[in-house]
Amino acid sequence: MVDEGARHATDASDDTATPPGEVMIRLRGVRKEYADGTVAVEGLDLDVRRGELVALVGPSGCGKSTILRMVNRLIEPSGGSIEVDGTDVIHADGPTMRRGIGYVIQSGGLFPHRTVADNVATVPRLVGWDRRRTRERVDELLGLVGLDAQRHGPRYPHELSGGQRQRVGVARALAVDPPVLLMDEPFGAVDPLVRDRLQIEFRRLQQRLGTTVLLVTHDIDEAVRIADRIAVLSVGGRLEQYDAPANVLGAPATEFVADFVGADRGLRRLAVTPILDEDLEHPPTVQVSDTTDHALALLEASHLDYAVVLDGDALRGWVSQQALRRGHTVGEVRRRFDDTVDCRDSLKTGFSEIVAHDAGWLPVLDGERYMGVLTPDSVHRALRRLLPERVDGELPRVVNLAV
Ligand SMILES: Nc1ncnc2c1ncn2[C@@H]1O[C@H](COP(=O)(O)OP(=O)(O)OP(=O)(O)O)[C@@H](O)[C@H]1O
Repeated sequence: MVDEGARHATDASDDTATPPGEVMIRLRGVRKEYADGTVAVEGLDLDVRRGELVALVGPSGCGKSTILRMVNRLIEPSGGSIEVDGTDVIHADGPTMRRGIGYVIQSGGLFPHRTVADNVATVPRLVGWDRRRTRERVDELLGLVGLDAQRHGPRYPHELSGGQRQRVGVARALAVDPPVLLMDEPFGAVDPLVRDRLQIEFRRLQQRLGTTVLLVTHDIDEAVRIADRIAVLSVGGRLEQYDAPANVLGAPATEFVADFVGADRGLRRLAVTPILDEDLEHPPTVQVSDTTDHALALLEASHLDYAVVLDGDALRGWVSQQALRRGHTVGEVRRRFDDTVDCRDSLKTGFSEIVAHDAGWLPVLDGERYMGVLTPDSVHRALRRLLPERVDGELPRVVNLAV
């Protein structure tokens, strides 16, 4: 049997295993030894495809920032090769190359004595855009990141909230539409609620613009939420696993990865597990115009106490056996659900709704159309779907990888 973990971990160096898609950032045998002899990165191979968002995660000091900064040569590699969009970064002119690669750091890294508009205009001016084109672009970018050019443009960074500064940092990095964006803990300095929203907004923007993003984060949940692939690194920039979030959580390639993603990785996986038709349960359904006698007969035949009430295929509520004894038509005695779940939501969202409403079940809708109900049991089933094969009822094994 192919060792899944080994395949993922060697993904970048084994051409036959590299998933399809044009490579935008290619690292081969990259090494960084600092002047004091610290080897921060030793022989790293990594590919990032065009339009992909890749998160570098790992414990403090494992070389994440060093790797990121070597890509735009804020740090000079000691060995190996780095290509961005087919250009050899190591031999390119540093300042020119950096203008084509956006860079966002924690808390935005804005110039404090320049207005928001001037901050965003930095690179367009550097590359010689005229005033009008620059202004139009600044207005457009501020709008893109959810700020108002009239209101926020003339302010100074200290007159903004942390989340707003972060947005300006993203706008500034996107100013000349760079094909590649490097982000070092970009959402680290904002509070958790704002962070969640910024992450989702940023992910949408990145997908819309098709920007290739390499992002460093301490926060495994952030990586799981927004990355296409996660590179888990251990000390020395060693690539322990490089794979989609669901696989990193569901099938850690090494014990190091299993430890790093945490004992609660099962819960984390909820966030990246979609709700599928096959996960849903299908209690009896009755139409809102049915008689209560008809509905009671149905429930008695199915030995269940509740039925879902529909009008055609649109959800109209639910009825209990007890309630059905009190009316003539289902419509008179039905009750509404406290909430519904959208079939495009993650299992985490669905499960949170169940917990928040202290409900044993919630209906799942595709637009208006009723699809079935989600229960704690169905959440459990869906999670098991992602687990690697079990051997004789044992817990899934963690593959030990000696690289
Ligand atoms: N200028 C430097 N001189 C010497 N050693 C350095 C220098 N910069 C970083 N290092 C060392 O290189 C290693 C990797 O550092 P790096 O900042 O890349 O890690 P990181 O994974 O980004 O850490 P963190 O998550 O804490 O930011 C660490 O051991 C660090 O102490």
